[in-house]
Parts: sequence; structure tokens; C-alpha cells
Amino acid sequence: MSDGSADEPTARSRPDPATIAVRDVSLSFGDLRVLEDVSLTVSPGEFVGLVGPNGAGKTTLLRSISGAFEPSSGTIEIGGTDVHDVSSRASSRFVAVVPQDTSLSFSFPVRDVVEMGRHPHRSRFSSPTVDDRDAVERALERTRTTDLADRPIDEVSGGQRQRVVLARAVAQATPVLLLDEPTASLDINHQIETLELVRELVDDGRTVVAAIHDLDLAARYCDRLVLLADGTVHSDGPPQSVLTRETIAETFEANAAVTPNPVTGTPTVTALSDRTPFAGADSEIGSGRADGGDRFAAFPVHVIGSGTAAAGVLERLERAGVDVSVGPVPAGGVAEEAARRLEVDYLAVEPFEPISSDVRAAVDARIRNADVTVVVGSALPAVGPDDLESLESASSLVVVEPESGGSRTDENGASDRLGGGWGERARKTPMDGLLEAIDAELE
Ligand SMILES: Nc1ncnc2c1ncn2[C@@H]1O[C@H](COP(=O)(O)OP(=O)(O)OP(=O)(O)O)[C@@H](O)[C@H]1O
Repeated sequence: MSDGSADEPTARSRPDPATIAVRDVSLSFGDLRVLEDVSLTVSPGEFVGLVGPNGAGKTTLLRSISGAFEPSSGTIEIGGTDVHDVSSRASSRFVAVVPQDTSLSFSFPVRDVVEMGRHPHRSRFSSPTVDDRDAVERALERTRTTDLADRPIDEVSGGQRQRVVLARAVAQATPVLLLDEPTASLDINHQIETLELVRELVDDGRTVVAAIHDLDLAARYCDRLVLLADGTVHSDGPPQSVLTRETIAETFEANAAVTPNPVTGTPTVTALSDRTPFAGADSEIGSGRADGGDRFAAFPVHVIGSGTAAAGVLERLERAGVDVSVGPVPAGGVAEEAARRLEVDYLAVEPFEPISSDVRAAVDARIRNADVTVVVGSALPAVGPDDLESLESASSLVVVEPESGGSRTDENGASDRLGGGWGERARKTPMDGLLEAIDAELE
């Protein structure tokens, strides 16, 4: 079908229709420079995640690639055609868009909305063909929206509407698909289903660029991430090379632990609080004690635990000036990451591997040397017989209880395994009362 020769690609040899080439693109809104010399090539069958902080320019870049925004300088080609040289009807034969805001200003049935994806493929006044109808039904099925097909679009939920608009883009059957926050309103099940579908589309040979805020999902599903910050490409490559503690700190201005997901093996980003003193620590230290802020420095504390709870304990103790050590912690985990960042003495072990006698001896030595040993309650189920033996030699014990009541059973189970005497000897505290509990043990 043709709209006219001006919209048609020229006959010169051109790249695959699913190739995107963004070259030196800059774009301003008035005085505000939003994109600055952005260059990016996306190959057929690639799924690229655009990540970056709010206002980095992700939506603006996507809208520039779709042809909706014209750059101040630079060019954008899809399949060798400059997207700004063709009509929007022509460009919608090679690029489909799922915008961030999927609200629609009409009340058509869902099936009709999806059918709109077929419009660029037929002449203006013709009726849908059998192929069009098949494409619509298939798109409804793939996005799990068949059940909604007869409902008015303005009466479905935001997440359902997002899937309908994705169905419209799927029905459009373009070589390139641009998605702006495709999972933002979706529950976890539909997030995964949607990204699995996007992967299928990519595996069929389509090219997808998606702005995704959820870094874990982006790392899990995308072949490549492009990290935008202040309108420029900060880094571009495989998820594990783009998502690092350093890049997160530089672009999101956030302290984060980046660790391999134990199930998927892809990077997981855990944002940690910044290093400003936490409310309470300063007042506890400086609350008129004769020995003031050095109160804790002279008393070594050893921590046993893992995960974010142990990382939180380390942060609190370190900020309070405690001479703290931790271990054993799983190598590559959040607790090890926090220990390294806070420059705390730590002993790491390979997850699921037996602890070597050298590490065991080192852990024992730290427990014996410590005035207080802190066991992070959420880790108690993982405390093994060797740890129990080591704890026998602890001068005093504090257990930080999990914040939710959910782990109580585990905790009781572990206390039982630790023996009746242990439960009585240990002082139990919520995270907020940790310093007070240590203080009380030191009295
Ligand atoms: N139409 C517009 N007119 C003026 N300024 C705009 C317009 N659209 C975006 N901006 C500005 O451009 C900058 C980049 O916005 P953009 O929406 O591209 O960022 P983003 O990375 O997608 O952000 P978010 O993660 O919050 O969705 C912001 O400072 C924004 O205020």
C-alpha cells in the first residue's frame, strides 16, 4: 500500500528494516537542552532497555525515534529511512509505540482499539481484511486481553489498558517497537508476562527499545542497556557492565548494592540509604554520656547475618562509630557489598559451600574478641551447628528481630536449636533499639 511516493523508502540499498540508527541527536525544549549528542545503533532482534533517573531524557529519546519530536540536530533512521522525512502514517508502518500515558479519549470497544493498529496497513476507507482480523485476534491472545475485547476501553483498569495498547502495537506488526514504561501499571504476574511477550517479539526478529524504571527487570529481559543521564548516554552495553555500583552512584546519585540475582543470575540493584547519620544514632551517642561519641569505639562488635537486614545493622553500627566486624557473609551478597562499601572487616564465604576451617577459626576469633555478638534475626534459620558452637564463646549476645512478625517461627526454631540457655542469654531487640541493646550489654 502506498500513501504517495514521498513516503516511500528510496531504492538504494538499505539496512534491515528493523535497524535503528540514532546519530548525534540533540534536542531542546526552549532553553532546556534535553538530549545532547546521543548516538545509538540498535540491530534487528535486539531488546534494548533505556534506563536512567527521572528527567534523563528517555521518553524524549523514544519520541524522537518514533518521529514525534524533531531533533535540533542529528538524524534518526529506521531501516535506512529518516523518520522525520516521512508522514506519520508511513512511519507507523515501521515503528509502533506504546506510550507511558495510555489514557484514550474515546470509548470504543477494546477490539476496535486493537484494530486501529491495522490502519497503517490498508487504504483509508477499506474494511478490515481477514488478515487484519486474524492479526487483531492474535494480538489480543498474546497480550491476554481476549476477555476484555468487547468492553469499552474507558472502563478497563489502567494495567489492562496498558496491555490493550500493547496489543494494538503488536497488531501493527512493525519491525520496530518502542515501549515507554511498558510494565509501570502492571502487577508482577503481568509484568513478567508482558516482558516474556516482548522477548518473543524480539526473538521473531523485531527490534524493541523500552524505557524501564525497574532495573532488575531491565537487566533480566534486555540484551543491552543504555543508561541515560542528563540527556547523554552514560553507558551502553550488557546489563552487567552497565549496572554497577559506580554507574548507579554517578547517575542516580544513589548508594546501591549490585549483586547477582540468586535465581536468574542477572544483576539485582538494591538501593541503600545514603551515609548521612541515621536519626537516633547521633542522639544516642551524644546524649550526655560522660564518654560521649567514643562510647562504642572501644568495644568490638561482631555481626552474624546476611542480606539487607545485616547490611542495615552494619550501617547503623558503623555510623555510631562501633568497631564492627561481620561474617561469615555470602560472597557477592548485599551484606558483603555493604561491608566493603563501609570498609568494615568482613569474612566472605561462597554461598552454599561448606565453610573452611580457616574461615571458621577466623569467625571464632572475632566472636571471642567481640564484647557483643549481634545475630541478625532474619538470618537465624541459616545459623548452622558450627555457628552455634562459636556463639557459645560470645561474651554477650544481641538478636536483632525481623521487622515483620513473619519470621517468628523460624526464629523460635533457631532458638530451640541453639538450646534453651541461649534464648535466655540473648537480648532481643528491634532494629531501632540496636544501639540501646548493645549499650545495655556493655553496662
Ligand atoms: N514537552 C515538553 N516540553 C518541555 N519540557 C519537556 C517536555 N517533555 C519533557 N520535557 C523535559 O525534558 C526533560 C526530560 O524529560 P523526559 O520525559 O524525556 O525524561 P525521562 O527520562 O523519560 O523521565 P521519567 O523517568 O521521569 O519518565 C525533563 O526535564 C522534562 O521536564
